[in-house]
Amino acid sequence: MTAEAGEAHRTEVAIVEDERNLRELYLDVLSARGLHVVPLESVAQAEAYLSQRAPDLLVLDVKLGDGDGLVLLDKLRSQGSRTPVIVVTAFGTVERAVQALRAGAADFLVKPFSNERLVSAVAAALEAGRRWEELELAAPKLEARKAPGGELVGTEGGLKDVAALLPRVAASDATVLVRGESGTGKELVARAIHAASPRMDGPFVSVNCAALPASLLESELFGFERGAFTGAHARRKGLIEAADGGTLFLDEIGDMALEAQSRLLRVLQERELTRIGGREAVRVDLRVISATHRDLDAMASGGQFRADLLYRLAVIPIHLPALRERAEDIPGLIEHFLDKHATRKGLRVPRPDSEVLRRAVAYPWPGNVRELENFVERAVVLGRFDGESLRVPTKAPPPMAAREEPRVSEVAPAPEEAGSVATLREAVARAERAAVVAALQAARGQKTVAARLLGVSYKTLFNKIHEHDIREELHIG
Ligand SMILES: Nc1ncnc2c1ncn2[C@@H]1O[C@H](COP(=O)(O)OP(=O)(O)OP(=O)(O)O)[C@@H](O)[C@H]1O
Repeated sequence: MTAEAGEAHRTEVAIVEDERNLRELYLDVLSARGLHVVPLESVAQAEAYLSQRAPDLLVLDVKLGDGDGLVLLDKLRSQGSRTPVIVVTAFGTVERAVQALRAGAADFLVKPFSNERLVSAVAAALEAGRRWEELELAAPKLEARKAPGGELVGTEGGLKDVAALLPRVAASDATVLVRGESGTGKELVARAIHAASPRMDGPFVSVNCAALPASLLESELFGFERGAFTGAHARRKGLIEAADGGTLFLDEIGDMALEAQSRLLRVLQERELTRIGGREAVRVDLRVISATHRDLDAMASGGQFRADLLYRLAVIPIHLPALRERAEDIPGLIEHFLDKHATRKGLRVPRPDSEVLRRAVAYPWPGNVRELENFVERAVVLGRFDGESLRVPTKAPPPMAAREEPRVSEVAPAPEEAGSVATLREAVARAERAAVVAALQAARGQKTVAARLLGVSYKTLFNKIHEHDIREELHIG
């Protein structure tokens, strides 16, 4: 094999660092790990090099003699480069690091850092980059996420047809019926339609028809006049009037009682309503979007839902496929939720673990996107810091009656601790304790929240706190 052929198979890491000592140190450390390292000392050099080559990884200092590393990163991303980038910042500029992550950096290192940190960050970024490519699961481009529908992920994948409809639907004032299993994003789509519609500056009023008993739902929706029923001490406008000028979103419309259905039909037909106990007609100007996971056609045939109302509600029907029917969207969704929840909690945005990705794509997600989001949120909270990279727990999403050794790997001891584990029982106890402490800290001591994060009941959490003798001061992060 020629020297050149050998080079071609080596992983190439470019380092942009203007301080010579550091550049040489990184070069030595990474070369010793078998990487082909290209040292660069300025933005100009980096640009010249990047115009010719696409390295497997770029380690980029922020403050360079002839410019700003983040500007270079921005430029790379806007040119569509997917090269993973680790940003290096000086101590005290963590805000810039956050900026870097938002600009698309895979990771960041705050100076000074140890050689081990450098190596583990480089290894993790390379691994993540490779896996994404290997699995052909590259996350959708940032712009795609910002496409019509704002936060809607999958508009270039499984929601392509829906996304193509959205602009036209939004521009019209027609009623829309969004169908799909629970958690498929029906409310998000409704909000997207509203946000892109001429009514965008008006209110978006969301009502869950399944959440209230029939009589209460009716008075909430239509309002009431003073004395309409016991307790109606004063006239109150309903939510339909509150949506005047905007959009009324009726979630779980299949759960609406027949009487309320008749009242709603009048709103759709005549654009007016009468408050409960009142006689005066109140005019309203609103668009109605409704959603259901039920088979309304069957309900209409069976007499549980008014056929004439269904006909009016479903002028534009939109069907949202279940997540298992659009597994190609899963990596993008995971990235999106990692971003959302890590940023919200002030954590570094982790890259998804390749094992999690593989399992996530294979898993059927009966609770759809909501279940996936809950999984990612928990992963963010329970993920461990390994050097500076947050590992997503390798818990397979919960299919899986048959998993036998689940939670050890979920919060497995960090490698440096592993050698000291004596028995499996001890390892499990240690991992369990760590998970409980992490959840309590993340929940700022609120046990109900911590229990939810851990996926256990309040009582189980309470027992675990005692069993592991977790002291009160640990509850507060
Ligand atoms: N395509 C998507 N991109 C980004 N986030 C999504 C997407 N679909 C759903 N979500 C998120 O998943 C969660 C559940 O979505 P949503 O509440 O819209 O579902 P739903 O179908 O209305 O559920 P339900 O029928 O139970 O009311 C929300 O947090 C939503 O933001």
